[in-house]
Amino acid sequence: MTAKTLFQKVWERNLVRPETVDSPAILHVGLHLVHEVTSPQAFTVLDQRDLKVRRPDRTLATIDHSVPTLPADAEGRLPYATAAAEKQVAALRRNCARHGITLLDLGDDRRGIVHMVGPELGRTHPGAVVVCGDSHTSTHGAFGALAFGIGTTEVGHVLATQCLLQRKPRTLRVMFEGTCAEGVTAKDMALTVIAHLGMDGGTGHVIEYAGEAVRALSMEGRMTLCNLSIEAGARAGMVAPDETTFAYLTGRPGAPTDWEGAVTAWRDLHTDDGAEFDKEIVVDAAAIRPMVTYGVSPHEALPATGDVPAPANDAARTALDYMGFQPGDPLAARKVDRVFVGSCTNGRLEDLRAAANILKGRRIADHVTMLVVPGSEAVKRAAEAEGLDQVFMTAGAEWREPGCSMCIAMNGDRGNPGEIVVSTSNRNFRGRQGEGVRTVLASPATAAASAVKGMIADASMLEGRAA
Ligand SMILES: CC(C)[C@H](C(=O)O)[C@@H](O)C(=O)O
Ligand code: SF4
Repeated sequence: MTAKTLFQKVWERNLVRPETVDSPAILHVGLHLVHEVTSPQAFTVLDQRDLKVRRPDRTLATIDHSVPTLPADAEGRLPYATAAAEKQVAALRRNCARHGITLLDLGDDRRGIVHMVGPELGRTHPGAVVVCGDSHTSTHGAFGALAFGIGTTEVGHVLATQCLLQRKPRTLRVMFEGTCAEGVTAKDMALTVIAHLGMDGGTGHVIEYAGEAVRALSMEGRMTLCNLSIEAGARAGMVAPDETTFAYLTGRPGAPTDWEGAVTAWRDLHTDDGAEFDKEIVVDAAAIRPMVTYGVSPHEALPATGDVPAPANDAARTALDYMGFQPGDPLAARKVDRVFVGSCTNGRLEDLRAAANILKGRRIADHVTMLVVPGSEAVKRAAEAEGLDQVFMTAGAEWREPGCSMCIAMNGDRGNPGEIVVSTSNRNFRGRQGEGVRTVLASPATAAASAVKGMIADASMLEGRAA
């Protein structure tokens, strides 16, 4: 028997028709996630062609990008940022109702960011193909699923056929050797890999993350790691399922009914000894430090203790200009205006705990505004049950309703021009968090430490807590 990679096994499990010179492979889609931003045109095309949704039971919709994180007013009206945002939400409601698709609507205690709800509900399964009209669908690869972000045209195809046309990607293994130091998180692992690969080092590849440091991660950490795969240009990221995966999924409403049978099959989903990858990199886990970005692409990342490097090209030079950095500037000397903890990268319970752990017994600097936005209703409830909301508010941060919020600023949560925003999200593109905003990506602990210090700082740079 030939040795196979995890990717090959999952690919073959879901293959309806292999690719030929003339046409891509056809894959069966196990779960199709839908949100309000990329679905309206797809439903319109469906309607124009008088097509039905092939598998409403394998389609799950939520509202996340456009939703305000402030509560409704006395009349129950939500403070939508734009009329277009409100219209998108209304369109998704109509489309889901008409096609019999489950929508996690506002007021539904299962609602959340699209990449949070699949796992939380146990709908993201090892070995399945998961798609969504959203680039960070790679998050679901944490379960050993093959999870692709797709375009709106493809959203239409999947709605109509439950299949996806796909050219077979190449494979890249990122092998973490050894274990991470205390205080180093999955976000730091991911930023280290992206800095190493560059913004297109993963292009055309599916990344498998492996090694002791990956095995040691919780599902939440694995989701953070896979979430960021796309920022190195990769098609997807994956982690082989193991006991951590099965323990996470067990008992969740969407877990397979034949649980034992499913787990037995899932145990084969790992890369066989001797299987070959198209490309492989090895990362020394012990050498990873808490990371921050200094440019306008996630690969422009360094340890928070580092100095801004000399730009290697024009793009890097204009990035530094935009960020207001000079080569040689210590990153930790930079004043911070705003901090955002949340998003599908770092808006899970473990992330909020990490931020709260830093903030407990401390206050954020007077000149800093801090927004904490749970990634889902479930995370919000769990965090409140532990009193994390109180920790945040006592420290001077705002505690909001779940959604994408300042990760993409489509709902009106944004920074002001010129501000430095330390953010636990995944993209530091120009203007993503508001016009002229300068985004610095970091882990929740580093974001919280920066809020306290009022400057870019990792947790090791903080002095002792107030009593
Ligand atoms: C709005 C959506 C299409 C977009 C994506 O595809 O990723 C968003 O989620 C993002 O993070 O930039
Ligand atoms: S939280 Fe950010 S990255 Fe995630 S789906 Fe929303 S906008 Fe995209």
